[in-house]
Amino acid sequence: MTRIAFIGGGNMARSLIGGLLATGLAPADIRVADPLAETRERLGRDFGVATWAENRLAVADADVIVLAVKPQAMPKVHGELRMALQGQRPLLISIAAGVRLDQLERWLGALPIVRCMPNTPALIGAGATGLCANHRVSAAQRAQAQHIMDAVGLTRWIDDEALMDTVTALSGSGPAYFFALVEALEEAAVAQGLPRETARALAAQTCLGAGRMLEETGEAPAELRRRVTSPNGTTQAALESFAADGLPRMTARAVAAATRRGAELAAALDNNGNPA
Ligand SMILES: NC(=O)C1=CN([C@@H]2O[C@H](COP(=O)(O)OP(=O)(O)OC[C@H]3O[C@@H](n4cnc5c(N)ncnc54)[C@H](O)[C@@H]3O)[C@@H](O)[C@H]2O)C=CC1
Ligand SMILES: O=C(O)[C@@H]1CCC=N1
Repeated sequence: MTRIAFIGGGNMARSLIGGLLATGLAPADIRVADPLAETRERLGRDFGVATWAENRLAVADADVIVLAVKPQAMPKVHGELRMALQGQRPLLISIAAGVRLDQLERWLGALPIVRCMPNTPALIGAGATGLCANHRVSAAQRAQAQHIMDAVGLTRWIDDEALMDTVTALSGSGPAYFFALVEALEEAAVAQGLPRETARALAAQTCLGAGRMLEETGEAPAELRRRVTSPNGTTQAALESFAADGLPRMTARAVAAATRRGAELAAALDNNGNPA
């Protein structure tokens, strides 16, 4: 059985842990290190996993280590882990936005490392993860990383690591874009007089329905959109308004901003692992 240690037990670790347990992984095979007592207590209570305040204790017998801390916390973490991992050769999985494989190798040593970009719907088995491996990762370890991420949703290998920041901007951050759209739809309907609960329920279910149609029909989004859009009907009026306000350009700019931010987060750490 694979023992997985999480370094950092925040939002994304919770989503992955919840998703992995739902697929049948035993709580005894998951350990988590987090400096915050409240975070550790919640993880223990909600998932029954063992927790530690110190990273070195959580990784002691781990086969796989998931680095789930903010990029800015990396300098502290890699210092602790480099010592703790002497003589150990676990598979490292980093989910930190922006942080590159060459940086991780420089800080942690010549280890097999898979850089992943999951997203929070992993919690309900509906995650989307991009994966990218360094050359030290064996075929078996590649399969191991994929197995972990497959357990919580869809996976895609990304051969060109430079595109991992694009994946981050697309699917890593993406759930927030859809939540923001649901929020905006809810507000618009409330402003027209619909009760808030009704507006939220209808907006959320519409988001779910659209997502499921994309998945279950396999049709292109443009075709599904066309089928909703009666000539000169209500949808056409809304889509023309979106187009006039520059939705594609706005979206491209937002994705570019997120992509740039990923590179900035990494660049800020380039000073031997310390923030520049
Ligand atoms: N939240 C999201 O939707 C996604 C986040 N990510 C990445 O996952 C990583 C974690 O993000 P979140 O879970 O959102 O952040 P978070 O802030 O919720 O969790 C980070 C956790 O790390 C802990 N921590 C801080 N210093 C530590 C240390 N020295 N040792 C061990 N634990 C430490 C914090 O107490 C906190 O619980 C980030 O690198 C982010 O880029 C990736 C994909 C999606
Ligand atoms: O906002 C962030 O930086 C992280 C990475 C992707 C989603 N959340």
